[in-house]
Amino acid sequence: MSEVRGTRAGAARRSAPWVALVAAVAALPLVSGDPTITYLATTAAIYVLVGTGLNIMFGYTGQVSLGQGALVAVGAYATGILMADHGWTFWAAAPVAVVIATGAGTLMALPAFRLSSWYIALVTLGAAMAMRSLLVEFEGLTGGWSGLVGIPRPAFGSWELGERDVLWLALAVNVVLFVMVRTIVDSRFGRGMMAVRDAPEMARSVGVGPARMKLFAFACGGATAGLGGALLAVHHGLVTPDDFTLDFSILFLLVVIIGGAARLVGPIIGTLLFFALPELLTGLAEWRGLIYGAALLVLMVYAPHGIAGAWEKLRARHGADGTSSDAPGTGVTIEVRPPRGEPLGVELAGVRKSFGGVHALRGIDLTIEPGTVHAIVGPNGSGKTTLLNVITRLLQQDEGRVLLGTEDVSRATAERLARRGVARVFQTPRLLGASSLRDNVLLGAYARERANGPATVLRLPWARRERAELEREADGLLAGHGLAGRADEEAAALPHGEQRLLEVARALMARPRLLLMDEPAAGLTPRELEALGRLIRAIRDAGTTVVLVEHHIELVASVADVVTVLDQGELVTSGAPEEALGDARVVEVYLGAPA
Ligand SMILES: Nc1ncnc2c1ncn2[C@@H]1O[C@H](COP(=O)(O)OP(=O)(O)OP(=O)(O)O)[C@@H](O)[C@H]1O
Repeated sequence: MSEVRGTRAGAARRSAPWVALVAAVAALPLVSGDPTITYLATTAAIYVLVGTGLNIMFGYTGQVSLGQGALVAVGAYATGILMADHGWTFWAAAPVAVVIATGAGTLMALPAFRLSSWYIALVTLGAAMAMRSLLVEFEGLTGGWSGLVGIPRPAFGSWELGERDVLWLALAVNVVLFVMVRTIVDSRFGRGMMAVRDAPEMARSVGVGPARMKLFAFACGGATAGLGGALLAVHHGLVTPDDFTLDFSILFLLVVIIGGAARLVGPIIGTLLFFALPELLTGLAEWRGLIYGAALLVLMVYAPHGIAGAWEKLRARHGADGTSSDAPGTGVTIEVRPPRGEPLGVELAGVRKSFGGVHALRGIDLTIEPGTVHAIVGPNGSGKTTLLNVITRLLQQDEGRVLLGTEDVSRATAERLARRGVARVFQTPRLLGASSLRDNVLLGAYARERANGPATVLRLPWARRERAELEREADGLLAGHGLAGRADEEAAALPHGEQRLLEVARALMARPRLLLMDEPAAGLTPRELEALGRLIRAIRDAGTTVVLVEHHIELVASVADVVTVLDQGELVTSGAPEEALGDARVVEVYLGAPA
């Protein structure tokens, strides 16, 4: 992600290899008289296009699809039928093919809302397997086994594009798509997709709707496959069921995995390899399957993020200068910005939640006053995290009501609460591990960032200004957490304590009116603890209600205005810290009943 940020000069420098690559491929028909080269280059460009769409689905959003080839078939046949049978121009047929393939892609997404990633792989595999039979079955429309022939080339009036023009067209489409995808993955939408992929609950807690994101990803995959199919139809001039075998569908997933999933360059590298290798291996044709299999195995073991990932790692290793910033977290001097509105209080009435026979919450009545630090303590398994999950709507209670301010949110979604100004710090850090620290913090602003899809893709000035302002704010938060100058580092490489601080920074980026923190002190050093205490007080003083689940009683005693004690899903007591923590029942809960 950090690959796509920086100054204009930096952007030009980073774009240079791409411009050179496109120019080199575009020049192929001019320097080589061999039409096969042009033909192969066009096919490769179409594969990159389809692979890029799949990269959005699989690489960035984590939705495995083995049905991409089937969607290419939809695009190719729709174009072929409209052009060859109905005399449409390519320019009219291709958009219709894209719409149909997008619809088909979106239909394939429907099971994705309920099923895990690997079941979706099976559903899409089924689609890929069924496609050839469908093409044969609907002979009247598709031409059966013989397919559709005589699909004309795209034309402008009487000027019909030649083979090399189709290559240039495919390249131009790739360039536009590449820039669009680069912009999207570097926006709130890209961060939202990766949140759905890496930590779905965290995604919901920052306001990302997983269903919408998956739908968007599948629609992108469908649209690019449809466009790829349209180009393939006019490139080949005919389409037959044999063009769309199961192998063809699986090829795209391999292209993305081998090139490097969630890397913009991944589909390009993957396609080049799939085209270069067969040429290099012509003398070893009978061993080709074995060589592919072995190469894939070696790659998955030694370079699970594909060639692009391995290259990034190599560069990072050589680029590391061994310098480190200040001691982590010790310099928490954050100027906490005011929340997005008045602090929010919470009211729970008769809240019950069971998991099978385990009664995690047994009828909790509790009021959390706005603008206070309200600590919730209790032994392991007493229901604290379940209570936070019910308040933040990650869990639906079996009985009872939840009020946020004056609004009944008993049936609301977590995403809706995020938009209302609720933020969450999880018990174990849930981060975008492969993304930069800055992107992780920026994700916290998801629900308050105004840039919509068109404004993002078109890079409208107001959206760019908003983005620059948010980046400054994110860098300020990182600096306040002792992570200054490390904004471009990868989150997964941080030690545990710093990952927790990064989560706090992400939550603060939401400018929350209600902040729920689940054991933020776990694993922190004494100096970090002291800094955390100061931070929690500062957050409250800035006007945010804080709900703090914590085992560290000293921290609780030093920051809480009210302490609620839970035991076995029941509320033991609630009151000022000295009263609540000194209560004989609480001492009993923590130390066991007196003999
Ligand atoms: N998803 C779940 N499925 C089944 N049981 C669960 C689930 N979540 C929580 N529980 C059970 O509910 C009870 C309360 O768990 P919860 O995590 O809320 O406690 P806690 O007070 O936060 O504990 P800890 O301090 O260890 O984090 C425990 O017995 C736990 O095993």
